[in-house]
Amino acid sequence: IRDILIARESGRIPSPPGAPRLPIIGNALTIPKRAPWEVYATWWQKYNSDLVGIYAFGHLSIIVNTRKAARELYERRSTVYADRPQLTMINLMGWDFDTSLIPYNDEWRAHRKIFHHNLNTWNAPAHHPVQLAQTEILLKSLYTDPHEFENHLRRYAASIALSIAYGYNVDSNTDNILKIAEEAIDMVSKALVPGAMAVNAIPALRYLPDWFPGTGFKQFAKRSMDLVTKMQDMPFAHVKRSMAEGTASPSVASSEIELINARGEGEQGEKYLKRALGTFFTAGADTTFSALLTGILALVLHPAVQTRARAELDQVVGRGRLPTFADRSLLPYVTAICRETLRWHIVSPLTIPHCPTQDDVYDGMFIPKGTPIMMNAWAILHNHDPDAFKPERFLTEEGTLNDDEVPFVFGLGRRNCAGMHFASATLWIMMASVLAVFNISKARDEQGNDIPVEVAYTDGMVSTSLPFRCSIQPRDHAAEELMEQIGDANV
Ligand code: HEM
Repeated sequence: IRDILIARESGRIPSPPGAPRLPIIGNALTIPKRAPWEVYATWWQKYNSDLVGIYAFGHLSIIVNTRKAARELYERRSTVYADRPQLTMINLMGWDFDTSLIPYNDEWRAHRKIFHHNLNTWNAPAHHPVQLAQTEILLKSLYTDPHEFENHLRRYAASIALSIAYGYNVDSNTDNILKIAEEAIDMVSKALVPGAMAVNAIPALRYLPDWFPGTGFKQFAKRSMDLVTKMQDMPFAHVKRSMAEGTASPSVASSEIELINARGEGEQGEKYLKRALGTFFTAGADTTFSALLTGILALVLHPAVQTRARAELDQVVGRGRLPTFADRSLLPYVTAICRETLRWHIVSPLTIPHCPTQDDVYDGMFIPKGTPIMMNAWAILHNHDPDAFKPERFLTEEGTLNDDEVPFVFGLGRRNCAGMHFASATLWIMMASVLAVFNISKARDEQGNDIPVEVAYTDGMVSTSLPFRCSIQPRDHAAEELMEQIGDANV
């Protein structure tokens, strides 16, 4: 407390070090656009500091580059670091419903209760039947139309999120609700790129009249608001309608609505529920898709990993059926592949910014209240032979799983990922099932030469592999027979 008082009154405690800055604009012109997490990791060594600072137009943001600092700030001081910075554009675009963006307040607590109630370690298995059914649809789609694997994986991740939340079945990649939600997410990703929207740095711009030059952001925000409202209202209304008709499929929405009615929580309860349910898709679909695609990319590039996984699967599951969650504890190598997938390319390398609710000091550096703080999970998990894909990192010498569950990938502290057990289960069942029946290899050109596969990713808050080509073929006749047995009613 003494340090903080001194810092506030005298400004003598320094801020975290960082790259040289220009007057007024600070580092605005030099904020890295390509893989910023890799650049910030080099600053950690260059400035020999757990925290590094970036200034743009007088605003400080801090990057946490070490596990020691991440654990201290996000976990030991978790009550202080559980807030989120509030960007003007988020509110104008209607995204102030999203659990991962709202402040640390009563509404956030109500959302987290809903997530906890439905997706914690004990309750997540209740959704296994949906995950298994969707996995069968995925396998059949990969079997019949392997070239479209990226689209199949996208639809799989989205379908799982929407079926769990609303019992809603996505029947194609052109599904109306899916299209609305994807456009809404695309718009918010653009608005969140640092420096993309001047109104985030100068909130007063929102009061300029619509005709004023440079206020295109207002039209952009209105379109987003419209999409975001539909994205939440349409599936929620569908659940309420089908509950009234007695035709509702089991879902988080229907069971929580019953609880709200039983507890008499009325309109307020429904409002919070509707907004939390919207987050099932916004936080769960793109992130899961990114991890699934990385899993396939890793398999294409590492045939020896596939061979070892198949030996394990054949021994435990045999060739007459598909893997189920009951096999999970007996398949440590497959689980290690999933953990290495999450580590090898981190879905959200800089995670989502937190901010402190009061002034603070860490290791002699001053952190003003409200400063956006990003944990560089990429730097934390990319220390030893970082680019190699080695599932063995997660195994003991005896071949059992070690204690390392890559927690940084899902964030830390009170705002950590509310769907992590569920997401890990989806990744696991997809990888186990695909490995059990398919050979994944490089695609060939017309001359029969392997088409090279490049490891290249997008740079946003959710970082996803750029498109690549590969061949997905049934392993053998036994695998083909299994594929033929899968019903194609939903494909
Ligand atoms: C592989 C898939 C996923 C990854 C890598 C991932 C990662 C993350 C990360 C890094 C955060 C920010 C944590 C922090 O600020 O400290 C987060 C937040 C969150 N995630 Fe996930 N996530 C995944 C899937 C899911 C799924 C499937 C759901 C739900 C259906 C979900 C729900 C949430 C929610 C609600 C938050 C906001 C938590 C809060 O602010 O209180 N995530 N996730």
